[in-house]
Amino acid sequence: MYHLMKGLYLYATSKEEYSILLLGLDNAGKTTLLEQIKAAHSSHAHPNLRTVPTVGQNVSTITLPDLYLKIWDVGGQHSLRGLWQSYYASCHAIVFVIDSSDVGDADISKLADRGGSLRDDETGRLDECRLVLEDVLQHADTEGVPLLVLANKQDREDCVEVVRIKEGFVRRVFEGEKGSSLRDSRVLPCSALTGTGVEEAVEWLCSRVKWNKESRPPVMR
Ligand SMILES: Nc1nc2c(ncn2[C@@H]2O[C@H](COP(=O)(O)OP(=O)(O)OP(=O)(O)O)[C@@H](O)[C@H]2O)c(=O)[nH]1
Ligand SMILES: [Mg+2]
Repeated sequence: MYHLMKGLYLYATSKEEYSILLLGLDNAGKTTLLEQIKAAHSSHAHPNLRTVPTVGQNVSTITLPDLYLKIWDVGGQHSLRGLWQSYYASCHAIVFVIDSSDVGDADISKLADRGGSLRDDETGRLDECRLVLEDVLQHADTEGVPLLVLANKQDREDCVEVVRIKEGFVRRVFEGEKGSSLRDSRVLPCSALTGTGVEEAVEWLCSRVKWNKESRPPVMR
């Protein structure tokens, strides 16, 4: 009887858990974003916005009414990007965070003749960002995984608007041969620093991981 009751209790109280992977170049704002999400979903209302470059990973689980989101924030520095692929097979969605103030005018068609991915005063880290996103999309373990591109740092005066990141960058990467696999995707503006747009991002992620759960089933907790 005890075991039956315990089983019923666990069944009634368990929830689906989905893993979200935060990716993007170093300094894009991934850890700041994680802090904002954590603060919005816990009783400690103040996010810790004094981040340091991530070496390794930060992980937090947030509790929503109908599911848990386990959010993995990994270091974006060049030397750490090789570790990302070990998270791909078990994630349910990827958030690719972009520093909207460091991608020039976000038009990758202008990069065509430059060759190489050197930083340039006009284009910022746009080419580096493109190569890194293409690499993520091309990996077999990310196939079909919903992708949210966040145009972060929208609070900065020198940022490019989300529509330009969408048209000049994301759409072109998706149309290119290295980005053309089928997946659910969205581009949203946000400021991880002020928290603007963060809740919309979480809502989109929740709806998409549930939508995709036949392909990537959740873990029951
Ligand atoms: N103005 C502004 N600054 C931001 C925003 N998000 C992050 N930053 C700043 O950008 C810097 C880097 O933020 P992090 O969150 O540490 O960046 P990261 O992507 O985790 O970097 P790595 O851990 O090295 O991969 C910090 O100084 C943040 O305060 C934003 O939305 N607006
Ligand atoms: Mg970080």
